[in-house]
Amino acid sequence: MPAHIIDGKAFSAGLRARLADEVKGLAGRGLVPGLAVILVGEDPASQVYVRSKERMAREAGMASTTYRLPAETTQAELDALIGRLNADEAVHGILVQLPLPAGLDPHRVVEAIDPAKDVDGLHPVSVGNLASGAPALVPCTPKGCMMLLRDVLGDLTGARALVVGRSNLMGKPMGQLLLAANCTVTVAHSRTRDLAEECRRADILVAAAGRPLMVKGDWIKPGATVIDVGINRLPPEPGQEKGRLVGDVDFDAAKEVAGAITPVPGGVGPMTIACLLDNTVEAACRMAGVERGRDA
Ligand SMILES: Nc1nc2c(c(=O)[nH]1)N[C@@H](CN(C=O)c1ccc(C(=O)N[C@@H](CCC(=O)O)C(=O)O)cc1)CN2
Repeated sequence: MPAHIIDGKAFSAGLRARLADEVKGLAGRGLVPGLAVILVGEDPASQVYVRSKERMAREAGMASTTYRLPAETTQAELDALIGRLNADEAVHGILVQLPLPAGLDPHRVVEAIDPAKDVDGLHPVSVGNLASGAPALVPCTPKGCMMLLRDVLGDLTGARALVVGRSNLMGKPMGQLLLAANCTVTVAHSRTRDLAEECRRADILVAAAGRPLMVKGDWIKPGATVIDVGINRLPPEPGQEKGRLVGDVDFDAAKEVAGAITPVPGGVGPMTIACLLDNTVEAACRMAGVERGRDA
C-alpha cells in the first residue's frame, strides 16, 4: 500500500493559525512578540525565505523587522546591529539568515545574540540546554520534524531512528530531540560505512544530507516513517526555465515502501517558518514571565 503523505503545508498553516490566536491574546495583555531577521548579501533563496518570515510573522500579529545588509558588511558592523537588537525590549527574537557571505564567521555572529532571543536555537547556551535536557529554544527545522513525527506516530518510545546528516542547524539537534523522545538514535553522515544498510534498519529515517535523491526506495524499511529535509533544485530540463525541486529521498520509489513520508516541496520546509514563529512567542513569553497555553 502506498505511504501516507505527510502534509507539512497544512500542518504549518494550522500551527500558524493557533499562534495568531495566541498572539492576539498576548497583545491584549500588552505583549506583542517582536522578531528581527538579519539578511546579509543577496542569496536568492535566502531572500525568498526572509520575505516569507516577515510576511508570516505579520500575518500572525507579531511585530517583524527585516534588516537587509550588503554582502560587504563587516563583522564589527553586524556585531553592532546585533548588540542594538539585544538591548531593544520590543525585540524578543533575533535570527541571522544562513548561509552568510564569505568573510563573516557564523559562530561569532550566533554567539553575539542574547541567548534569551536566540529563536534559531544555535547559540552555545541553547545547544547546551537541549543536550542537557533543560528548557531550550530548539532549531526550527528539527522542531518541525518532531511535530510531524508526533502527529503521525504519537509516542516515539523505542523506535530505531536514523538521522542522515550532522549539521548544527538540523542533524545534530534532530538526534538530540529523537533521543529525548526515547528513540534509539544513530546519526549517519558522508563517511558512514554502508549507509543503505543503516537506513534499512530504521523505523524513523530523517534525511538531511543535502544530496538530491540520495536515499533509494530499496534503502527503506517497509512501513518506516520517512522525513525528507532536503531541498535541492535539479538542473532545468531542456525547455524549462527552472529545475525541479527534490528532496534527499527518491520520493516516487520510497512512497511505495514507507508507511508515511514527507514530500518536497510541501513537507518539512513550511514547518521551519511556523516553528520560528512558535519560538518567537516562546521567547517573548519567557522574557515577560507569561505562562503559555492560556490564550491559545
Ligand atoms: N538562520 C537560519 N537560516 C536558515 C534556516 C534556518 O532555520 N535558520 N533554514 C534554511 C532556510 N529556511 C529558513 O530559513 C527555509 C527553507 C525552506 C522553506 C520552505 O518552506 N520550503 C518550501 C519550498 C520553497 C521553494 O520553493 O524553494 C518547501 O519545502 O515546501 C522555508 C524556510 C536555511 N537557512
